[in-house]
Amino acid sequence: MPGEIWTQLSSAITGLVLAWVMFEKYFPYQLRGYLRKYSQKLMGYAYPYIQVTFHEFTSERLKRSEAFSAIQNYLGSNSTKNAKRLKADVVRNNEPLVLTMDDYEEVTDVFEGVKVWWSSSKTVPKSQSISFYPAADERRHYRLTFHKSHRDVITEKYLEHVLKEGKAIAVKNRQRKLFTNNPSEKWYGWKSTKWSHVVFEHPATFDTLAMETKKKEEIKKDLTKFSKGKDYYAKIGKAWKRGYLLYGPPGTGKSTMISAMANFLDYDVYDLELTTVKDNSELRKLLIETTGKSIIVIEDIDCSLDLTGQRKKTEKDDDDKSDKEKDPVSQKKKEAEEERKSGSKVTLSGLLNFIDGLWSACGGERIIVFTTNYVDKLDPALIRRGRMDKHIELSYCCFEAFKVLAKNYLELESHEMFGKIEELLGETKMTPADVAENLMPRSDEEDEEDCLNRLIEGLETAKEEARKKAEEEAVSKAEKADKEGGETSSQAAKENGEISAEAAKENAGG
Ligand SMILES: Nc1ncnc2c1ncn2[C@@H]1O[C@H](COP(=O)(O)OP(=O)(O)OP(=O)(O)O)[C@@H](O)[C@H]1O
Ligand SMILES: [Mg+2]
Repeated sequence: MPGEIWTQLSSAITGLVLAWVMFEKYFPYQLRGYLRKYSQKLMGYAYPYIQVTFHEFTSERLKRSEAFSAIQNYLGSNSTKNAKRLKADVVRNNEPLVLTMDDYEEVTDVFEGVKVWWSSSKTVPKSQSISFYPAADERRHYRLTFHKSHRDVITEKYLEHVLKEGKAIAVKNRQRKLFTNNPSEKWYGWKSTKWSHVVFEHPATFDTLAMETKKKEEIKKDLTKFSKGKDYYAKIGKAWKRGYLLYGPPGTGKSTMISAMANFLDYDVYDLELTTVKDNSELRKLLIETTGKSIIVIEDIDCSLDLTGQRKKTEKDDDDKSDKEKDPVSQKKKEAEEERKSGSKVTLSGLLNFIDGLWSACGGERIIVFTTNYVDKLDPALIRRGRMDKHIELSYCCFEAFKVLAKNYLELESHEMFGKIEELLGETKMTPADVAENLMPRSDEEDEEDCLNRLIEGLETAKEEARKKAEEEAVSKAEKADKEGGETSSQAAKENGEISAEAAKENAGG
């Protein structure tokens, strides 16, 4: 409200209160109803302002309102010049200081010559019980006041301008985050405490990732297509999400690739630790809290979920498949009952539901990445196309991948020793992590040749070890075959003996 009319307003309010007391005391009951009705109408004519309120949380209390966040950004940048009382938000994890308009503060804004007033406020719900975390129950809101003669300009143009500007500021100030899920004992209130975050600052990019160029380009193309595919996904009626399965031995760059993906797309990362999620409903709650433009990662999926158990169940079920085909409903019930009895944590079906689109309702642009060392261990249902759209194998270091590492670690494009290394890499398996470890200078005295020599030594040792191992395996295989062969022949001899004894008996009898 404009400041200069405050004094007049307060005396008017005092007058009104006095009039109200007289009215309640002396006016006949029947007449009061009429008077109230008409006085409200009159107020409507007399009070020429319109107010719009924007609440922090949506009515389902689950999601933070996007409009509120955009307005907060917009007012944050405007009010630092304008408002007298500002609030500095908690600074942690190297985040820059964020100044926003303080609660119960008021600022003005002018748009196309029209003046509007913004105020911020909060309400604490009246609760019977005493909350341990009162701050978590507060509900904040912004209120916009403008003259009713400017209704069209404000509703049609100004609000759009505020939201657009607010979102642009968010993009500009965005510090990407790495979220990890908290165990549910630490969830309280209905504000977001399910995920903790730190600033995501992993330096990995596709340029630093050791991998064949062709494969890298293909992945980059796939990611770009996805991130620009909003209309496409809407057209084909699919949730805007994409699943990647990264598999390969330890140290081949699966986690590194996830960071490279996040840096490439400018997405946040949600590192979902499934072992701390109690059940499917907790999983759902966690998922609802994730925001768009994010990569949801479940590392080592084979260890996080008892998929082998699930598979056993499937195999067992296959035996009485006819029953299953007859009555799929009771089968489902049986499965649910088994899950319940086993006090199960997140189940395969819960996870599948989650991937398939329970969460598609809460907006799009999410990538889900699973990593595993043992792709064969996974349930085929989990990794079928449509769920995991793209399967990427990360494997042992090839020469092309080595060249990337040599450039990153030693700033070498080529060297006479590269030929030998290429030959050795063709003959033996070494993970990019091991190659990188050998290439990293261990002291200031070491030059690139020392590092390359160390790598060659390492490769030769690995080759020798692999040769020995193969030899040992061949010997033990031969021994096993011999043993089995011996057993078979002695078994055959025994059987033959029995037969000939019987024949002799028969002959003797005959
Ligand atoms: N392809 C690669 N390109 C560049 N660096 C790599 C690559 N693979 C591994 N590294 C290096 O090795 C380290 C370990 O790699 P990373 O953690 O990505 O392996 P991982 O495949 O996720 O292994 P795990 O299966 O054990 O989780 C990284 O810090 C990185 O420096
Ligand atoms: Mg990893």
